[in-house]
Amino acid sequence: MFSLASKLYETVIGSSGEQLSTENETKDPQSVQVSLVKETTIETTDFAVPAIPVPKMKITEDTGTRLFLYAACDLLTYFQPCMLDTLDIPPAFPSIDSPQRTKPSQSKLTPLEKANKLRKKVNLEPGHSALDWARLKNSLGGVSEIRRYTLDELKLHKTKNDAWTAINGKIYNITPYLKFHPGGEKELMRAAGKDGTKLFMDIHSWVNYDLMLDKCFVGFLVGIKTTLT
Ligand code: HEM
Repeated sequence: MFSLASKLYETVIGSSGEQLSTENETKDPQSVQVSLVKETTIETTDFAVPAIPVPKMKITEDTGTRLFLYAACDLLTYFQPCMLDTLDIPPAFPSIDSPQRTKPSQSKLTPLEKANKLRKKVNLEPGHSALDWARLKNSLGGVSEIRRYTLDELKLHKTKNDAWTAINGKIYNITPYLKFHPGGEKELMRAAGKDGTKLFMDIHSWVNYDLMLDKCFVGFLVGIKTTLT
């Protein structure tokens, strides 16, 4: 343990300038650029991990480098992964500036990331779980006549007591479902009296609305392009 610590110590000192160097002859001071050497105090005992300030080093040549790397590699085996975080040693591949690295702040959101951003579940009243809805839904009779509706006709059904929405060209009476909607009544009402396809798809395109609302199906929206084939 002591020799490991002192090797690193010599490297740090040696590469930061002559006045501190104890082993100038072993390495060329120009070959290693040290960008951070705060302190060179080394505590070593046979049992404790030495508190060594590890410098950020840009290695340009082989001389003096090996010594540092040997010491650092040995040293790393003593560190816990959480301690390694503090060392600020960049992973070798891909390099920090590599275009292969994803840059979340600059990258466009994927559909799933976008959906997660918009998602916000609410606490539903007791007796309004998905299972409760499945039970209630099956007791609904459905409409006697399936019709075609225009957007103007759809717009007439935009209140909590009479809310319809269209998804992919199919119109559903969502009034009985409002209190069961995991995203909340208010959120679902944003689609009332409208073509809710985009709102729906942006948030949870994976939800099987057609099965969930089969008993609420009232007809088809005409005069719009649908994504259904
Ligand atoms: C009309 C048919 C709709 C049905 C059948 C439906 C169904 C559902 C279901 C099953 C969930 C739970 C999803 C999950 O746990 O992963 C959910 C969540 C949600 N829904 Fe809807 N939804 C509909 C329309 C809408 C519309 C039009 C909006 C927006 C205006 C919306 C906004 C949300 C939000 C914000 C959540 C919470 C997401 C979460 O955090 O899990 N939903 N919906």
